[in-house]
Amino acid sequence: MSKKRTLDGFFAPAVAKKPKIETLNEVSSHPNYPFHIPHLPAAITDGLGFAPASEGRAMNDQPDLDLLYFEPYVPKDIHRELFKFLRQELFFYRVRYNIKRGPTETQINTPRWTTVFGVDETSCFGADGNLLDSKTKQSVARDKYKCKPRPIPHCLDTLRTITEGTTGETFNFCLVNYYATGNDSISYHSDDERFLGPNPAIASFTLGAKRDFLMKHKPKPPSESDAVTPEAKPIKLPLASGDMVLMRGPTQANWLHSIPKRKGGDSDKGRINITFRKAMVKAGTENYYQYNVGSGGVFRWDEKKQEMTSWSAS
Ligand SMILES: O=C(O)CCC(=O)C(=O)O
Ligand SMILES: [Fe+2]
Repeated sequence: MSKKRTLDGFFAPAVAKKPKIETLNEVSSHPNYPFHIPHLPAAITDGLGFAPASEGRAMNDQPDLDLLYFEPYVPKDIHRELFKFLRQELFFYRVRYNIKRGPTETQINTPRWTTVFGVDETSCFGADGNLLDSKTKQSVARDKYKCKPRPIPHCLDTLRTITEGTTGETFNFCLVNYYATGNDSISYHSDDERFLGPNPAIASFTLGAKRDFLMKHKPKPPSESDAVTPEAKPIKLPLASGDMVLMRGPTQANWLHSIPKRKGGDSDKGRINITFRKAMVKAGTENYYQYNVGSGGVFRWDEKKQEMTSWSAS
């Protein structure tokens, strides 16, 4: 409805426009982003200045286990806002891929929403967003990657920098999972790919709904089992919003982890998981984009419908 212009309105002072400076540089953009990603609101950035909100607790009392568990890492007064911001502003994918077991090909539907940012150590992003060779700082060959790497947006890079400061590790990849309901999950696996190098450190954040994080030692071949070494006990961490688990040392080589399906509880309110990792070679970049972006469509959170909905540029 158009408002009638009154004389009062005509003489009233114009509504003050926000100074330009505030809106400058407030989004992260890249040709390989489907849409811009805003920077964090000041209140969240300020709150992250108090992270980690608690000291990390070392969990290394079991064979081959080296965890540092922050309960929480993200301060209490901002973890909810950070969850809502990331769910709203990031683009997500529901990846499908085929695996071949012998002669039969099976389609796998990844049972959660995923997205990924970053590039392995052999490349870096120039100021204009182009990929450069890390050593020579020259543009990489156009066909170096089959996938389309994109930089970690400012909002996640802020968290990455703080995490690097706390852990003494460095990261070049950020993977994000969104578990919309208790039906979304990740099955037992270890992040022990060769492209991460030996003894990789992975910082893993929880925002939103509480979910159980299960760990179990990889089965030992009978030749390595003996009567003297105690058996490793399975672990259950009920990860809550703001928590961070740093997995490092021999953990990935020897332990499996999972987020199993759950009925009831808060699971249906949605949980975001963010992992920071460091991929050493090109194969890591190809792998992460293949399994976290894939070749399907882009999805975005719809606040009205309270679900991920298909997004297209228009
Ligand atoms: O959601 C989680 O806490 C775990 C995610 C995970 O293990 C992975 O993305 O590799
Ligand atoms: Fe994992």
